[in-house]
Amino acid sequence: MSKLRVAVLGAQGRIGSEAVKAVEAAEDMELVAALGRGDKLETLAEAGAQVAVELTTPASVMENLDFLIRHGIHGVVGTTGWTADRLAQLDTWLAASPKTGVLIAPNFSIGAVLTMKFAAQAARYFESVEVIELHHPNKVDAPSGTATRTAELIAAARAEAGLGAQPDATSTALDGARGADVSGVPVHAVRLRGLLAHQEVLLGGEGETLTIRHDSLHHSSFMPGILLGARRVTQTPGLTFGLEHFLDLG
Ligand SMILES: NC(=O)C1=CN([C@@H]2O[C@H](COP(=O)(O)OP(=O)(O)OC[C@H]3O[C@@H](n4cnc5c(N)ncnc54)[C@H](OP(=O)(O)O)[C@@H]3O)[C@@H](O)[C@H]2O)C=CC1
Ligand SMILES: O=C(O)C1=N[C@H](C(=O)O)C[C@H](O)C1
Repeated sequence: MSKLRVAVLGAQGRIGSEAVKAVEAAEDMELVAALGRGDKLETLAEAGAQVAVELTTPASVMENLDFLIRHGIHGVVGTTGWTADRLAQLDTWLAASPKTGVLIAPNFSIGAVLTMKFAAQAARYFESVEVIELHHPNKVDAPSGTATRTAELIAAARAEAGLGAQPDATSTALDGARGADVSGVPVHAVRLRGLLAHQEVLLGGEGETLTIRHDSLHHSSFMPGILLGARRVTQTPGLTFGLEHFLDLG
């Protein structure tokens, strides 16, 4: 059987360099290009890439995806910075290239995907909920894509359950003391040397709390999800948001 021809964008980065090794080690894949900043995107077409793993920066990802979609190259995207406007733009591009698939995964690790699922399941039963994400200090964005997605899923679950705004009597003069408001859910971002990628979801009800915590201790935690995404995206045209759509989570 012929191997899947995979490229990595952001190949010298923290996660991109790990993805290069994972693709090289996968028996059913061939690494056909490994691009860094300044490298020509045309290389991807010349190398016959079928899938490109996009792990660059929020500032670069749209230009890269525009090229990929126009050339019918499937995308597996871990880069953060997704807004409704950006997703709508992707839908427009994909409509003009209906066989092409793009997976955007706020987090490729199974534990983080399950954290999001469990948090959304639990949200309807608790009056209060806050998200704390903790990362290495070189991370370019805050809050993390995972925390933003977690808060959005929690907010949707609360709305579906008919829960209103959270109780919060705080009156503070200090900006930021209550974190960022993501769809009504406070999200706090910690940046600390020694950490990699971690998240806690704190839920509180009368007389009890529930904490859901996930820790990515090494970038290898993201690799099975990236490889799964590369295999599945070729059979999934259009935009898929979240690795959970490629997993059987019951
Ligand atoms: N979804 C997930 O599971 C995960 C997502 N991420 C996300 O992935 C992204 C990258 O994270 P991380 O690896 O830590 O960041 P890094 O800064 O270590 O890596 C990004 C790399 O992309 C390069 N780059 C920038 N623009 C381009 C371009 N146009 N073409 C090719 N390469 C480019 C950068 O080059 P230069 O240094 O010259 O700028 C750098 O080498 C972030 O958005 C992060 O949040 C990270 C981990 C897991
Ligand atoms: O930059 C990182 O490191 C990570 N970015 C993603 C995010 O913003 O959620 C995924 C994971 O948290 C690691």
